[in-house]
Amino acid sequence: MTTRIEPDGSRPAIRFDRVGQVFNGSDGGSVTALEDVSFTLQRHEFVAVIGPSGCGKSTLLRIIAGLVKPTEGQAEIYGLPVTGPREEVGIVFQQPTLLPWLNVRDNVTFPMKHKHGRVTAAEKDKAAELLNMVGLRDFAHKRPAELSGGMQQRVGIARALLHDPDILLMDEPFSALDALTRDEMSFELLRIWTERPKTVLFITHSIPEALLLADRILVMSARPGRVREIIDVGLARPRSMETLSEPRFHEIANHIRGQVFRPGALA
Ligand SMILES: Nc1ncnc2c1ncn2[C@@H]1O[C@H](COP(=O)(O)OP(=O)(O)OP(=O)(O)O)[C@@H](O)[C@H]1O
Repeated sequence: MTTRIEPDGSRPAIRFDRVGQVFNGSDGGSVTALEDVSFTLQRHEFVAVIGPSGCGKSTLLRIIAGLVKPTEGQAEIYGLPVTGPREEVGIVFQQPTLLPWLNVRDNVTFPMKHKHGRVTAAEKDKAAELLNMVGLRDFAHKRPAELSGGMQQRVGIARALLHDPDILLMDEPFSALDALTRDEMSFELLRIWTERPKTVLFITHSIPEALLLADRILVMSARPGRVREIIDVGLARPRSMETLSEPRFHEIANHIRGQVFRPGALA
């Protein structure tokens, strides 16, 4: 983990500069997952990435997380090349992967324990505050198995926020949840993002979810993933259930659907 950079607002929070990624498979073949991907996220911008299965969305996120080194081009955070996991980044995956033997609060503080060998009183207080914020105040001493899927994902979000990252990477964080919980979690995330602004890169397969949450939507082509279009959502904030019935919401949703579902359109 590298030293934390103080964002100065003059550089983009995230920049992909002609990023390409070729994976060598175990069968001796190779897969071009990403090709010539360039785009930037300004500080505290919320960008959703949408595209067909296998187009390299998770790879993009893993590159900016410092978990995968691109084979072409470069990823940057505040103008510095990403060479490994960074302090200012928090990650939420599709599955919260909680440790079943630890209670909820200890799961939230676990990364600190893992990193420093101990958890400070201030970190425990912060964990309690975050659990309160995600609606789990009364569940701090429960085990993960006693929580619903949505509640477990809230624990994952609290855990990602513990070190107060300026950048939040979210890889289909709500896709394992039922539709109602998913909507609820989207509004919850918007509330958190409004309370504690962050730069968010959010990967999803859901067009309505992308529209409800994002400032801009990056639409990717089928593999090899390229930037097909970047859409300015332009829907007023704060967003609510009413947003879902705005004409512009349907207009953009239909536009993206037309691209994603037209046979061969994303190739
Ligand atoms: N570590 C790896 N080794 C080899 N191939 C990989 C590796 N990671 C990803 N790939 C391949 O790269 C391509 C892009 O995968 P990725 O998971 O980024 O796509 P995705 O758009 O997130 O897919 P989905 O929407 O289905 O989650 C796929 O063909 C995948 O098989």
